[in-house]
Amino acid sequence: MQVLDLKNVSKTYRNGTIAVQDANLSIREGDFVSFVGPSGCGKSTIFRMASGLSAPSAGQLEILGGTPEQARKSNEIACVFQEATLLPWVSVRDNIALPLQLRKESRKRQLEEAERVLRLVGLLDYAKALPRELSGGMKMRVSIARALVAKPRILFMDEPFGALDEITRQSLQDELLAIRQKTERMTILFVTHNAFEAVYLSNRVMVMTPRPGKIAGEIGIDVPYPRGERFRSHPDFGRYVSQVSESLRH
Ligand SMILES: Nc1ncnc2c1ncn2[C@@H]1O[C@H](COP(=O)(O)OP(=O)(O)OP(=O)(O)O)[C@@H](O)[C@H]1O
Repeated sequence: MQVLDLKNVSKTYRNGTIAVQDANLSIREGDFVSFVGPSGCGKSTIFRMASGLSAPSAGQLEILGGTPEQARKSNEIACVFQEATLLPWVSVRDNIALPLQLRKESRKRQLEEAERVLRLVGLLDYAKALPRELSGGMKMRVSIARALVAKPRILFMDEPFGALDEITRQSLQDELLAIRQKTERMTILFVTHNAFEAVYLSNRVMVMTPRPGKIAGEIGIDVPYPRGERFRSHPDFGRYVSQVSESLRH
């Protein structure tokens, strides 16, 4: 089943900047798709349009058979950004329960669901902690848990691990893949500058051209999940990374 479809989608900002031009893209349920490209090529703009935060200037964009606004209202999509954006005065558990609180779910359900996702990201012991008591990697896990709490069908992740050190980053990549294994058929769209990260995580890597961004090519990572250290050190991994880096240069 197709979950996201872009046909000749373009975005020109009010100041005249053409951020995206004629993007065509079709994403199937369960895909893990990474977008890589030079800074300013319009990766975030594509995400903002697909998640209903900004309207395309031209073209057609369909998500889960409807508009991004509909998908957003029915909590079928969720976003994670580079900044964890947690409420500083609220416990980890209540930060995570926030989307359910806004939907006026019962307190019982809020707590049950928060506990479910806290377990998923391995932070059950920190349920009552405040964000300032957490490391950068833990804050990002909370942010991921908050995105997962309403069981979205599509998860948008815009450079979520960009601000983390390499070791934390790799362990969060493994955790994300483990979560994906447990979260049936969730589709993940992921922006990164890092070819290693894109290859490790995705089954499809979209390479974008410099601004105005177009999708220049797609590289399929034909390696089954679950993936782990064996894949990171396998010659195929290096070959895929070179292929992605090479297409970024053209
Ligand atoms: N609200 C806006 N108004 C005007 N121009 C904008 C706006 N948002 C983004 N742009 C411009 O559109 C282009 C694409 O921006 P976008 O943030 O989508 O790129 P990106 O590929 O995500 O960049 P980066 O990798 O640096 O995060 C850039 O030139 C940027 O300056």
